[in-house]
Amino acid sequence: MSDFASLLSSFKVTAQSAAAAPPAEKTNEDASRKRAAPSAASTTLAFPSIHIHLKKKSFDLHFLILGGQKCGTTWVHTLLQKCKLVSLPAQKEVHFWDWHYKKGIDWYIRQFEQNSSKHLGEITPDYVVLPPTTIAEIHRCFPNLRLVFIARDLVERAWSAMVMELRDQNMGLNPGEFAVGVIQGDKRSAKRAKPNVSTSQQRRMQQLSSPSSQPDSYFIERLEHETHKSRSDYATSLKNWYEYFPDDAILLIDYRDIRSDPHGVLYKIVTHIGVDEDVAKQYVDELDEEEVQQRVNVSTNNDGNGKETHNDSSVSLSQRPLLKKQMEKLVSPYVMSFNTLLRAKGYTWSLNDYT
Ligand SMILES: Nc1ncnc2c1ncn2[C@@H]1O[C@H](COP(=O)(O)OS(=O)(=O)O)[C@@H](OP(=O)(O)O)[C@H]1O
Repeated sequence: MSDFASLLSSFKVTAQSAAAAPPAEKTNEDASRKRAAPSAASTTLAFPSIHIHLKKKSFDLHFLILGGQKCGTTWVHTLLQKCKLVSLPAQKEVHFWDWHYKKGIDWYIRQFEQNSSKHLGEITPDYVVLPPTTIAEIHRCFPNLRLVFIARDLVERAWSAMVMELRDQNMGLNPGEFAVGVIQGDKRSAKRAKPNVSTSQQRRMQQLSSPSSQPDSYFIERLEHETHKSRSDYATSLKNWYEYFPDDAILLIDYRDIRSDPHGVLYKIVTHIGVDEDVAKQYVDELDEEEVQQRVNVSTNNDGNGKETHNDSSVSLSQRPLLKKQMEKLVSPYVMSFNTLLRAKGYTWSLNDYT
């Protein structure tokens, strides 16, 4: 057992016996398994179809933001909440279609505030890797669904995700929960972020969860794991969605535009999900400029222009050029297949090609 794993398991014992610990729906072990588990190949619906039950309800879902993981989806969630014609669950990442499906459609409906004049939807960045069986069921339930996917440079994305993985293990967070400050006023996360471990244990875990404490081989092994392979392979995942939904139902966004044209990104998203163009224009015009420019859910201090401006040198990938090169080689086939898909769908932008 590695240093990190043994410290983590001692943390689990402490956390489980802590009377004050919030009722965890999943154990931390479940959490890391869940982070690692869903992939297009391995996740299938183990429960009966729900579209039959849905017929008896007056519930329609208008949009899903499918991801990608670490592609600015929390920023989108924060700002979409400010659009008067959009209704999102207060908590980002409902994870109904992957983790909570067995809770049934009534549970899902309860996550939304019913309002017939608004466009109802949710953002769960892992949905993009849902298997075809689940996508087929989503289509049976909501054939007119509008879908959005944000794509980011695959090395940046993977690094961001791996830094998050290390941090989450350190904080003992369950999947779908957030580090303090990601979503303001999220008391549940605030509680979870103070695990009942001694200060020295915490310091040791902090050290081990710092990227600088891990050798290059750790990150390469993670990147070769199904978790990251499936999340890097945008084209394969998206093709599953294109099998069921028409091209014009799926909007692909370039993550770099969040920096260069944030208003444009939000305008594109809200009009795509059905908000009237005049209302959309008014919405983006009235947004608070500071909030629009704000980076949220930051795990590395990437300035968004390809340059990393790290205060904490421990998280900088630019300081590990060999690792960066190896990562570029590993993601290169996925970049090529995604760029091919973009061209086929008529987009004029592409991801940075490492070949
Ligand atoms: N405004 C703005 N401009 C550019 N980039 C931004 C912005 N807001 C958030 N981010 C970056 O998005 C990364 C987090 O993405 P997500 O919120 O989708 O992550 S998650 O999958 O929900 O955990 C995370 O990237 P890293 O810092 O590289 O980890 C955030 O910094």
